[in-house]
Amino acid sequence: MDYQLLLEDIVDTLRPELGKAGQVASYIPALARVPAAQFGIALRTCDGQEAHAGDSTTPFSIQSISKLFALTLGMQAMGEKLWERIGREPSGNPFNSLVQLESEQGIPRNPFINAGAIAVTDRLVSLFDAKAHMLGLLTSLCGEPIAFDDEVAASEAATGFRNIALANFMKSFGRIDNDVGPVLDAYFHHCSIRMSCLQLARAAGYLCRDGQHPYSGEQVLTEKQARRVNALMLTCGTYDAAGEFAFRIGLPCKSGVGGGIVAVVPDKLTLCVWSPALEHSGNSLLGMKALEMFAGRTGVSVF
Ligand SMILES: NC(=O)CC[C@H](N)C(=O)O
Repeated sequence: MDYQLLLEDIVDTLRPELGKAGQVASYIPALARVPAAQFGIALRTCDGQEAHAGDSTTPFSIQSISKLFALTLGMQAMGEKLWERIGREPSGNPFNSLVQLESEQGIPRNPFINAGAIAVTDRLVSLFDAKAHMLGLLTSLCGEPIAFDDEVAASEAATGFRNIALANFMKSFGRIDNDVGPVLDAYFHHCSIRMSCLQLARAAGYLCRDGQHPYSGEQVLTEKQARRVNALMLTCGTYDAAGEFAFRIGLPCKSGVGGGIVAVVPDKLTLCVWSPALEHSGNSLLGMKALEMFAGRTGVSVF
């Protein structure tokens, strides 16, 4: 399979649709001003072959894709104990919903909705400098320095009323150990990280390699843990559109409201697409189309 030709073809096919449908996230100015007519795609195979096309080296706000790496840090540090306060079921609700937390005593459904990622971040904050560890992990995984976007982090904090509510609500059930301030500060900074499609395709490489670091080969996660992350991505990685993703694409995916989506083809490759305009659940509209085309043309699926 000539992946480079395939990715270029996907870019050419989708280019006429750029900027025509969907809405760029508008809850903070730094995201609202991102031009919608951008599209990038990149992949890295298990054995280190790379291909990329379109705006694949343009950094964007990874937003909820950071939840993948926060979970990885949590699994590395805590193993099974992490699951004492976080579930593993799809929520079927928007990523920032409060409704289930009340009836489920402050235990979030999964680590990929906001409440779940805030709960994971609380565990990280108890153990180490969660912001520094996140940058350290990402810098190691993609082999180049990764940084926060301080403007985005400040705007997330200034407008993050729901996330502040989620953290306080969980705290009221005794499910958050630390003061909510430092936990939210780390969560907002994690959301603000900027990376390109190519960097994310590299960084998520351990997920198609049974947990092995994409360059050094060290175990980032055990094989079993990596399989579990992929399972969670498939069932919970795209919020209330997880069913639609499984139906149309058939791969574990994690999306963010910056318009990025990371997808894993176990034992083959990791893929990242980015286009800022979103559908109603907060997933990239053209990113979904591109992944559907990729899966259709290559025949890859976990089913
Ligand atoms: N789905 C997302 O990407 C949400 C991230 C966003 N910063 C939030 O916390 O609401």
